[in-house]
Amino acid sequence: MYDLELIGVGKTYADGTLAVSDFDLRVGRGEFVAFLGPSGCGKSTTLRMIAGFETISRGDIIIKGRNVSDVPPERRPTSMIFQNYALFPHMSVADNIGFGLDVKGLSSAEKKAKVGRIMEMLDLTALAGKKADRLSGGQRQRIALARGLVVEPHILLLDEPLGALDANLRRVIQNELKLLQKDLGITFVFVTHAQSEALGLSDRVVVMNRGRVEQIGTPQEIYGAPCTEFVARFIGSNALIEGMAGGGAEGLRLARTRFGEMRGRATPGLAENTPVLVAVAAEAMRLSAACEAAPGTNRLYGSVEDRRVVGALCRFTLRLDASQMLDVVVSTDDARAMTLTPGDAAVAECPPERVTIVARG
Ligand SMILES: Nc1ncnc2c1ncn2[C@@H]1O[C@H](COP(=O)(O)OP(=O)(O)OP(=O)(O)O)[C@@H](O)[C@H]1O
Repeated sequence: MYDLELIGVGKTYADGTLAVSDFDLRVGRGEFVAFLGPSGCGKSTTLRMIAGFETISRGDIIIKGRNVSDVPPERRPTSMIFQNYALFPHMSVADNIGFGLDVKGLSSAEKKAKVGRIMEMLDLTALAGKKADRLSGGQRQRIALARGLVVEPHILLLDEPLGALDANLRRVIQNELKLLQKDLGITFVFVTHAQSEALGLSDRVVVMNRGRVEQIGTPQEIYGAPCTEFVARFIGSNALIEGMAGGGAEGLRLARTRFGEMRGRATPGLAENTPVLVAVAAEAMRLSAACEAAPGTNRLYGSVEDRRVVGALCRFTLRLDASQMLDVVVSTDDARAMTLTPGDAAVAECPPERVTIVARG
């Protein structure tokens, strides 16, 4: 049985805004799923519909086999954590955490025990009596998390919970979140517009665009094998080259580009002679000096424009022509053995299994 099923879910707001259409998703127990997409694509609306804070206009939401489409939020086995944490500033940490238990009719001893346990788990015990408005962003984030978890939800829904934190703290809390989720085995559904967060944290990513699902896949699939132009552009770490679809079997297809032929995996059903984008992952290419051009499939010639070391990686930028640049990332160790410097002629070779051809538009 799935933990969460969304079947043809759609939302049209009272003012006629079509926020979500035909959303289909099945989430297994203990999965960590991220909704990723630009602002306004319907991520929060979908999350709120799962929580029950928003009515659904079409379709069904099923949690553990039970249709909850018409069940109010407090009777769903879900907890939601909001981007601004929604803490009560003048309440103590312990009272903030216990707030969700008040509606559950527990005795004060039971409530105290549950709050104590969760504070210990999230390293908040020392802050129990402090007022929420006297705390750092990271501490408030942890309290919001504790408040969501204390009610022992079946599914935890997180709406950009790390949005308000600085980059360092974000990384720390991302790690904590991942460990906690593994530990508890709770299903997490997470909304973000940050690619790195979605790809780094989740088991599966749902990429959304204008209220629709563009692609659902593991981070590797989304990153390495985008299915649509939108996903290829949104993920952003691929070099994108325009071309026309050529022949080939369904698996590996050719694309004709102004830099030569490229062979790669194509989305099924791609018609010949239609405009395509060829996406190549920046770290998948092999870079070498090009004494003389020996054109061939999946060989991109250019001149080195820039070479920069970023931590353990070295990023080369090649200029293929006046309007096309190509980023190639190699390990700093490999780069050390390369004599390539700006102005040198170079060739980037792309293994076909790391090249993706998607239809344009
Ligand atoms: N209460 C509302 N009434 C009318 N339209 C709304 C309402 N709430 C959201 N919308 C619209 O629905 C669409 C989806 O909004 P939603 O907040 O779900 O997007 P999002 O992907 O979560 O964006 P963000 O990342 O900015 O939070 C947007 O066009 C938004 O303007």
